Amino acid sequence: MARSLLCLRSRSSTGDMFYLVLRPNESRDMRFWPACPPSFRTSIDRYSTETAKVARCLLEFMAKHLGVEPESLLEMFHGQSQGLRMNYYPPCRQANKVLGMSPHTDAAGLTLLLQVNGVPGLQIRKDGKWLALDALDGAFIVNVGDVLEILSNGKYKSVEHRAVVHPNRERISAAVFHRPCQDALIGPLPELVKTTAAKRGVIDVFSYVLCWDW
Ligand SMILES: O=C(O)CCC(=O)C(=O)O
Ligand SMILES: [Fe+2]
Repeated sequence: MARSLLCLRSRSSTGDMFYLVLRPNESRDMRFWPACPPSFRTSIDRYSTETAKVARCLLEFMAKHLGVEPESLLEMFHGQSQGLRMNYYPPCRQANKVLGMSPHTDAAGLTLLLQVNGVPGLQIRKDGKWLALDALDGAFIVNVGDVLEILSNGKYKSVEHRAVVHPNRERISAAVFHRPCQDALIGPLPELVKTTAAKRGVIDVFSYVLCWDW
């Protein structure tokens, strides 16, 4: 089911995308990992390791904030399934007439997004309006995805977002998606629904996989 690489151009958006499965390591299909430039594979491997650490740390903080045992959240992400999508948006003189990426939420748990070349373009929908996010130098943008919204029983909201393009500068972004393990059952964490009603029922990851981010 897991695909190791996809190169796509979506009909509703103007960008190109390139997708690699990063983790678990045995899911990597190195045939699709570019060997040029020679540093690519090592750099992506290191990037994968470091982003997995950051995601684990964030999940731990989130669990504490939710008032649940960190292990109960972390075990859903056991194996640290991770994928990387690199997005390339060419400049467009009529930038206000097109979208780089259509509005969507990320299906995964947690996304670490880097606006790689410092050109902003990400927008989130808040109170029905699109808000632009600045590309802070060296900072990740962290998106909560649908799975985390379900696990947290709606306390963390999966954010609707889109990407716009620049009239004369190309834009590159890289999104690392952190997903639950493939045999996980996704539903509100039991500790969160002892006294509060569950907002969503339990579903298995394969029912969910159809709308995942690749
Ligand atoms: O390019 C961006 O800023 C958004 C990318 C994104 O939302 C995605 O890859 O899911
Ligand atoms: Fe996204």
